[in-house]
Amino acid sequence: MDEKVRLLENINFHQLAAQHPSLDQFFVGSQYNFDTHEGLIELAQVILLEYFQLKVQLDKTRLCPRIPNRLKYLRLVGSLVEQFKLGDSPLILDIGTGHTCIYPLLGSRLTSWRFIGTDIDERSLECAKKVLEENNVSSERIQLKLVRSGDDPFMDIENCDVVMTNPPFYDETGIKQNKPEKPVLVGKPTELATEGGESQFIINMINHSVKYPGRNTVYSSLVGKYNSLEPVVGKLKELNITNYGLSEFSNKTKRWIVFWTFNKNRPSDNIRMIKRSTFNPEKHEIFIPLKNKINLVDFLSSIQRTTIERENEVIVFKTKGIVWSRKFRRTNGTNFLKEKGLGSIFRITELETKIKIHWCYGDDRAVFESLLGLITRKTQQSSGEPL
Ligand SMILES: C[S@@+](CC[C@H](N)C(=O)[O-])C[C@H]1O[C@@H](n2cnc3c(N)ncnc32)[C@H](O)[C@@H]1O
Repeated sequence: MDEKVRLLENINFHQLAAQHPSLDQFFVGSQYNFDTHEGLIELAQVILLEYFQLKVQLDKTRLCPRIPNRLKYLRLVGSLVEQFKLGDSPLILDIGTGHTCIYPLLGSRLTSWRFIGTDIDERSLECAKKVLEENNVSSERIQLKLVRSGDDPFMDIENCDVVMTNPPFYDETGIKQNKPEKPVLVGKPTELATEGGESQFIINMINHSVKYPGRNTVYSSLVGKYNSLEPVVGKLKELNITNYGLSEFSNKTKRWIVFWTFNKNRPSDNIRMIKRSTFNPEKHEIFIPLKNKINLVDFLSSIQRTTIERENEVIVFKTKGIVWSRKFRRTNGTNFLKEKGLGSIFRITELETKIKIHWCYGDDRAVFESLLGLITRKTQQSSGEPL
């Protein structure tokens, strides 16, 4: 997927037009003109054909998908599938799949994932069905489903691994006040606007998702406005959902993706933090400066009722609670089984001047913070001193 993203970021429009003369009319001087809806539609169709061997006739009255952006979201879904360990053929639910079911369509060309695309617009789903038939995509790979606005989108979909959506952008007032954008955003009102805008759409998803805390599903949504992050992240915090992340990508305009889950895997921070934002979640990866050289393996092995394994350079440390605490010793371990199942898992790497600790599994941050404190204190002691 990375390679396709790179290809689309570096399109030579003159070369593309030489192979697809239908693009010629949209050049202004030597530059491709992205400011008309028709120009964007033609370009999207050509990109789908040239880079994905997909024949798609886009409806000129509907929203035109920007293929490079759609691909970047799919790439993030790929990282989520990998980091949350969701297997080789995960089931992806695309809410509001639109008239070409663009995410499932591209996904079916590039991955082995299965998709369910839902929409409230019957005509869009009919169009999407035709697109799938014309491109020989089997209904085993992509199912389409008509839903009603306001329904719980997750009710009947228990085994869904990742949820993705590009929600309608505006609220009821926003669409009316829509300043002339370049290009003018063309689409059916229900594609462009929703009650309360995109932030309310995502908040509704969050509210529905908390009904299923036992599922491993990773929920995600595209966010079109930075201002939407505040209410969305506010809702996640209000509901105590700590396993969330933000991702950012830009072409001409910036877009964000928010994701959250009740899955206990804790992905690395490089897919869950954006630059300089107060909306970022708390870190899963912390570096501790190495003041004194310590034998980390010996030290961690000496902690009773924990296990360590080596994976090349990485030490995998597992514990079912803060078993090294005074409180634990005093109470003789009565709170030992506080963390059920696998407990907490950390991947610890000794680097030249620091130790990297990645909390990669668990639901009790207190264990992570206590372990950080324990290792920090150990590295600050001169060798031989007791803890
Ligand atoms: C911004 S468009 C996205 C279309 C397509 N996924 C894309 O990225 O180009 C939003 C889509 O969500 C659909 N939609 C709006 N409310 C919905 C809801 N409650 N459930 C499912 N789909 C909805 C609209 O009909 C529209 O197709």
